[in-house]
Amino acid sequence: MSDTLLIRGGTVVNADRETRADVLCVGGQIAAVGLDLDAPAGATVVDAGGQYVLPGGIDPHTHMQLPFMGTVTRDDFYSGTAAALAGGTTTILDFVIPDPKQPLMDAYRTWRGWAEKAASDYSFHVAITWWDESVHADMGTLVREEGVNSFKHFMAYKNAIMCDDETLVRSFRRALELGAMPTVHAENGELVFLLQQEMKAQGVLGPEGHPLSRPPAVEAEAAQRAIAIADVLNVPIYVVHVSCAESAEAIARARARGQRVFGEVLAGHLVVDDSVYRHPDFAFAAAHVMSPPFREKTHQEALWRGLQAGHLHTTATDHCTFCAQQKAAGLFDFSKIPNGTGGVEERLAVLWDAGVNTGRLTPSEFVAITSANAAKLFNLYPRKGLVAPGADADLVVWDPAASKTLSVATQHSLGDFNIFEGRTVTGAPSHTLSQGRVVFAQGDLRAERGAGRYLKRPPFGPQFTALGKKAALHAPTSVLR
Ligand SMILES: NC(=O)NCCC(=O)O
Ligand SMILES: [Zn+2]
Repeated sequence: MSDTLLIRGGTVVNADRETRADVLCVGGQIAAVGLDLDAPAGATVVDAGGQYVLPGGIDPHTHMQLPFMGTVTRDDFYSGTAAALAGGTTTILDFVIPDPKQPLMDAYRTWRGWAEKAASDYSFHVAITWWDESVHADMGTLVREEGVNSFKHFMAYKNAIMCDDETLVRSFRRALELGAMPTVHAENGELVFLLQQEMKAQGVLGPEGHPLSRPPAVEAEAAQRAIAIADVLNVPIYVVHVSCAESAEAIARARARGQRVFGEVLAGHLVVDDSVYRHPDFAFAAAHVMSPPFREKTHQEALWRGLQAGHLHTTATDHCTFCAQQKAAGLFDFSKIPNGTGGVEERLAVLWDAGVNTGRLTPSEFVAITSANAAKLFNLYPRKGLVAPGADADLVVWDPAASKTLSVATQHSLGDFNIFEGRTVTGAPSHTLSQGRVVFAQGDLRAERGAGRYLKRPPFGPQFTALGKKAALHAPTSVLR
């Protein structure tokens, strides 16, 4: 089979502009972008007339095959990445999450093994769940030898994977030294734990207790604390799944002061609200249990505004699927419901429909927040997140007129629920290309088990150069540097 493919007649959209152009792909990479390109002999031709050609989506926050809260997610690295490809996402950044006291390198090797079946390209953030000298050393090995350039810190999940402040400080400092981005799941785990006990003592045992034990102030406190620590240490910081106005404002304030803080928003938090937790059917309400929880509707507009204004940068899903039977572990105690929801397949369509079709986003802004910004922040750019010669031929031919109704009945994910159930969206991929190969065409998913590659991401992305200069200028003012 020829490794040459021409996408003809579309409008190429990058984060900076839209332009009418054909795209020639050879050997898994983009060879040319221009008007009226000739199709080489034997090339496959994809007709993109009336459609957009976008960089493949990058979901910077997924959990495939995650062992969590006593069970393991339904989607593994094959089914999860296949679902991603069906929705136009061609790269995922997943998480290695060591058990406390587990050597980082052990966990990393385990996750690398699990991910060998991935159908799309992938990379890993590594979570810092405990601290000693071996963690310090392994962070160095991961960055220098394994291409890991981001470390995750869970400020929630007390008595499990929660980081205390000492670990945050030590790990942020080490990340700075290594040129790696610290990221945080910002929820105050002590407060969550206390509020969970209080809810249960008051007899609130059902899923409605989940958002009550994790109010916006609990998220905002942690976001502000992490941002303040990062400021003192002069390290950039990326806040995952910003779900409420208070956290978005904390990021905006820090950015207005000149701090390099970056924020991620989940597709679910933009369109699903907290009324789901008050549904009388336990299975329905529990299927929405994820952290931070879905919020009152007013927060959604704050998140959209953050994306528009540029103080929130990426969109993700936190794809983490548990089925009804697994969720039933918390039938009599909401704090035992495994946290997680899906969405890797629906993210692009939901964002296009609720973002571009409503005028909240331009197509170029859509590209920025669905691929280009994540590629830049995690140092995959311009290999990913850009339609240009030399980039990987990970592309989506996006039909802005295609309409479909999102449903568990038609999804490719192995989860048994769809948080976007019944939502009719306009705008969907007609074709997805991964490494120059058509992996999804007009509803036909051709994902190949094991075809995905592990992506090494070099340290010292551009934000580190800027911070280095700033530190050199201001060094004497801080005793901590
Ligand atoms: N988000 C969630 O509810 N589950 C996955 C683990 C995490 O990211 O907190
Ligand atoms: Zn997560």
